[in-house]
Amino acid sequence: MTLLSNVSPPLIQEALSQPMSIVDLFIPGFSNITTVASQVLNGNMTIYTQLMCLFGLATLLKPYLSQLRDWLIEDFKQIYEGTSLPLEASTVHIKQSDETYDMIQAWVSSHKLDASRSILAKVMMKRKTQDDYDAHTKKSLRYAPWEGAFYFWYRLNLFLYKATRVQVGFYPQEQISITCVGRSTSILKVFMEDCRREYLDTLKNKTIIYGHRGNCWVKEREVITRPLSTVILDEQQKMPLINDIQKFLDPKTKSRYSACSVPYRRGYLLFGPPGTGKTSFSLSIAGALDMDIYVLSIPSMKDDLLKDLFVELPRRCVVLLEDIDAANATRSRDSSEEDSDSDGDTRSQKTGLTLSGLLNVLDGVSSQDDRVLIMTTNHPRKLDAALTRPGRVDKKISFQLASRTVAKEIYCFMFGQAGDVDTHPGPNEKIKKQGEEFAAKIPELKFSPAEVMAYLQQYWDSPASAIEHCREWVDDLIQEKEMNAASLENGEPELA
Ligand SMILES: Nc1ncnc2c1ncn2[C@@H]1O[C@H](COP(=O)(O)OP(=O)(O)OP(=O)(O)O)[C@@H](O)[C@H]1O
Repeated sequence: MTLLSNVSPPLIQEALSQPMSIVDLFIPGFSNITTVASQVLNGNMTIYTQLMCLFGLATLLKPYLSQLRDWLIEDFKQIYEGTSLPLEASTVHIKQSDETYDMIQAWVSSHKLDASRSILAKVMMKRKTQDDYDAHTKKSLRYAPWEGAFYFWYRLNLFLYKATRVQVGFYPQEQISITCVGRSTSILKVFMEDCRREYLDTLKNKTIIYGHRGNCWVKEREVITRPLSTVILDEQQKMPLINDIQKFLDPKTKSRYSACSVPYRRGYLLFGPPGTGKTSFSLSIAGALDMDIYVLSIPSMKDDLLKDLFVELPRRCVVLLEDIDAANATRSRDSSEEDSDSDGDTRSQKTGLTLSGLLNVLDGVSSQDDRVLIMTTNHPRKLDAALTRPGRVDKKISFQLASRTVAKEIYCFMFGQAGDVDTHPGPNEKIKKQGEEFAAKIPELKFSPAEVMAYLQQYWDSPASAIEHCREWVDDLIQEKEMNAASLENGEPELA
């Protein structure tokens, strides 16, 4: 109506002010239609008539126009697929196993999902990132483009998004291609750069954890970067380690390594009982260095698999080899007789990973690019000396069961934080005093920090009760440990 009155009010009023006939009661607008028709026939059209004609024409042609659009898209697809080549096209291909896949998916989901006619709906079973989880909606849904093709505009360029599924080894993988008309790939590169930037923005303060599926690395989780201050360790152990890693990554150090023809790699061994913070500390280190972490569990490795995975590692990352002692290959060669089974098989024959396979990977060309290697073990004595010699392991850090000082720190950490651990001023005097009281009831170097934390978590709302019930908990836990030790001596299986 606003448009009409702006165009030519008197003419429109003229058209609208036609007397209403009785037929209008049964066919609303009949008089107006006849007026328009007579004006068209007489060749004497008002603006109102012209607009009516245009509108009618557009309605009439709409199905043909969308048909034409579909034909154009089909043509574009054929150009891309190489079945007809009237125009040149450029394409960027993205594999699902590469992180560019996540970049594209994130960009398309946030910008152009409506263009996709084939979408994958998922209930967010796993919390992939901590902040995209909607705690208030049960089984909230996420959508992502899925197979098929669609087109979209990017900076005035028509792009074709195409997703196909291919079989890679045992696993089906999706591959995406983005095509644009023209010989130059520069606009595609600009697009990829845009995706990368947006993706990195979403990853600020997050650490990405990679695991493997077959011989491919896959992103398993994004976690909020855990500040180093949240891993409670003796400061005299913590700081030298961080400084050592930072010094290693300094470009000056790198040029020194190369000047002296020394392979540019650094290895750390974190050892200690379960639940003392080895894995947590490795994750914090990766976060502090702004690197992704690639985690491998040694018991499930084989020589070839480990080699393939190391070849696929990116530059600048933390590699975490967990439970390095669990590979029988890492046992001292002197103990091989001890490991023989009654049927004559040695354990190293049973597992796929051999000591030489492991050492080859650690020494190989693929492990020399700005990589920080962290190995963890609960049993450092089981490790072969060849594995822990300088050059393979440059620093060994012992993680211990909780001393009284650590128990106090854990208490203060858990009850003295309200909100952000970085900005919160820390525990007040009352909490510090309670922490001392609590620590005095904890036996020195008997419980792991994980055990102490699990106990304290029950008392988030009443720190004083944690002290009150402490003695009882200590007695029960000591008794449980003694029973476990006795069962182990009798050859019974350990509790999971
Ligand atoms: N020193 C510590 N400071 C803070 N939290 C700790 C510490 N030790 C353990 N925890 C907590 O206990 C849990 C288990 O810790 P983590 O997995 O890092 O131990 P671990 O030494 O790697 O154990 P394992 O040898 O069994 O792999 C985590 O939730 C972690 O937050």
